[in-house]
Amino acid sequence: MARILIDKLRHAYVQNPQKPEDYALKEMSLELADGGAYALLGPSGCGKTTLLNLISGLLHPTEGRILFDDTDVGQLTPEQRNIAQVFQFPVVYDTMTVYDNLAFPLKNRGVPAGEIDSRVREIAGMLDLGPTLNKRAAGLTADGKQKISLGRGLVRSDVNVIMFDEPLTVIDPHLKWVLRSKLKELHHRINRTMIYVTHDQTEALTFADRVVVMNLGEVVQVGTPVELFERPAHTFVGHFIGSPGMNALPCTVENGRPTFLGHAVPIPGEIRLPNDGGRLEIGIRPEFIKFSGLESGPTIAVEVTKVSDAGRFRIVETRAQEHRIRLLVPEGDPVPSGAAQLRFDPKHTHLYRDGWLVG
Ligand SMILES: Nc1ncnc2c1ncn2[C@@H]1O[C@H](COP(=O)(O)OP(=O)(O)OP(=O)(O)O)[C@@H](O)[C@H]1O
Repeated sequence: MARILIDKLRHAYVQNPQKPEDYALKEMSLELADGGAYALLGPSGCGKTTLLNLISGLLHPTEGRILFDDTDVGQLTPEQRNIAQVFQFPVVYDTMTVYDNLAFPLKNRGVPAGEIDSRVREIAGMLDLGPTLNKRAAGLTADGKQKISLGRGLVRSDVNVIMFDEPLTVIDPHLKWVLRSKLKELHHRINRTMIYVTHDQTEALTFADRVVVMNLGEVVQVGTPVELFERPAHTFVGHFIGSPGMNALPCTVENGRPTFLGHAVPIPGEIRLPNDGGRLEIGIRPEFIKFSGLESGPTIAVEVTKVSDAGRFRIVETRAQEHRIRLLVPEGDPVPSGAAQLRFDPKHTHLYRDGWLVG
């Protein structure tokens, strides 16, 4: 196992990069704790695979260092880095049995037969592959084959890190949620450093203790699922995580208070605003807005424009002049029609400047 330190890493696919846009990965520094469960989450093209390949050694960085514990692995091959990888599509030997597929990485490294047997059976049990151990891999479904790939990634006990690159892509939707929670459980039992790459927020938030959110080649936030939900460091995180995402409302700051359409909107902390302008927005998640009752305090006048059923909640869309504000209303709670007043929970209202959290 290893702690992974990423130090001022940058990567460009072009020769002689000059401008910031030349870099697929902008400068980043990160520390991944030994034994932690991490997800790299972000939209297509944000640089997740580039970062994964730099850690695994398939790519060498244009600038910066990667350390496994105290060893700089920058010039080491993937083999020398001692990493297990699970890819989007199953990598299995069709003519071998499930047992031999799982045993393969261990046999290759000369692990004693008795240890191989117990390890293979343990991992097969965790992935519900026990009944198929003596079958040829060729006879299995795509789901079954991907479980073998996961098993092959998990079976070695000597790896520094296990990396999963969108491992549930080929899995049937009804099995996805089973495997999602299974992987989390496996992390607890196996206790290795794991990195899980995905563009799917549910997969990332279910699996990881800490999620690294990326956008446009940049790390925008590293946090626990709760931190990403309650205190997005950037409006991108607010939009990308959550369903629906965070509301972002243009505002000004007057007398030290964020002000939206002439209404002062309380926020919990101090505002840290430089004096050089910038685009200001109030960020608040739909979960933290309510229709106002008779209680006193500041409210925002809106018009209810749409109500959609989302199971235990309704998503209510409202307008304050030209601005859309969405809120979640629990099933059974009344939703006014036409004109209404909204109340923002001050503990969960934040201020952003040019996208970044400032209060
Ligand atoms: N081999 C390559 N040569 C040139 N540019 C590349 C190469 N691989 C990736 N890129 C570019 O680098 C950027 C980051 O791509 P990367 O594949 O790392 O993103 P990603 O988040 O993994 O996307 P996806 O989820 O679609 O795999 C993109 O702009 C992509 O076009």
